[in-house]
Amino acid sequence: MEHFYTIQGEGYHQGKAAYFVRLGGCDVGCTWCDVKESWSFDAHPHWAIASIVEAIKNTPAPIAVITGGEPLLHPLDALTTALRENGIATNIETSGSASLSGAWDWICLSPKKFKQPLPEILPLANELKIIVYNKSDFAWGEQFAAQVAPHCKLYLQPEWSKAAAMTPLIIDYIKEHPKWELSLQIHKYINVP
Ligand SMILES: C[S@@+](CC[C@H](N)C(=O)[O-])C[C@H]1O[C@@H](n2cnc3c(N)ncnc32)[C@H](O)[C@@H]1O
Ligand SMILES: Nc1nc2[nH]cc(C(=O)O)c2c(=O)[nH]1
Ligand code: SF4
Ligand SMILES: [Mg+2]
Repeated sequence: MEHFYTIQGEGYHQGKAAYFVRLGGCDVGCTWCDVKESWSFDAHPHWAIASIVEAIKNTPAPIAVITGGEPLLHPLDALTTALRENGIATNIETSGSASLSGAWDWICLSPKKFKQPLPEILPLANELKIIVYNKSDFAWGEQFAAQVAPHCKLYLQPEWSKAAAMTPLIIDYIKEHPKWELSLQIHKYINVP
């Protein structure tokens, strides 16, 4: 759909320079999705993998973040192989709702109620990022925290339109359950892509 060089705004790698590759197509249908224009499978331009890698190599970006849409709806082995051959780290943002392909240096799993993650991705996640839209999402997120690996980082991120109401609840929850950390979408506060 689009590719752009920016800083990672969310989660463990927040604040680091990263080149984003946003793949078109999603069948999950989150009511609050902040990139609904990505959902269509056929409304977006196509790029050859080599041209994407070339665009990234024209920057000093050390990390590529593959996102979407739901990136796992595409076969990702060829793309991640090409990135690694060029010394670029491979990070993915996924709901985990389609089967895993690609070789990943970092998997950010953000499960969704609208189409739940496949069980096999849970132990592979490096980071679990729960979007908090209402207060029932804390208990809902704990079921996934119980299934990830011990080293997996745990984040609570307010849904953007509910951030004013949910952030104080998240802060209280983290103070009670300090295995969790706060993730804010900093790119939206500093107006970068
Ligand atoms: C647009 S999604 C694309 C990748 C994948 N489909 C997924 O949902 O993980 C990228 C990240 O943005 C988060 N996100 C989407 N809409 C959001 C919103 N309104 N507020 C906070 N986070 C949001 C998702 O949970 C996910 O972690
Ligand atoms: N700066 C920035 N950081 C992000 N982290 C995850 C994003 C995504 O849409 O996957 C995103 C995004 O869209 N922009
Ligand atoms: S899974 Fe990701 S891209 Fe798809 S609707 Fe949900 S937040 Fe948007
Ligand atoms: Mg985004």
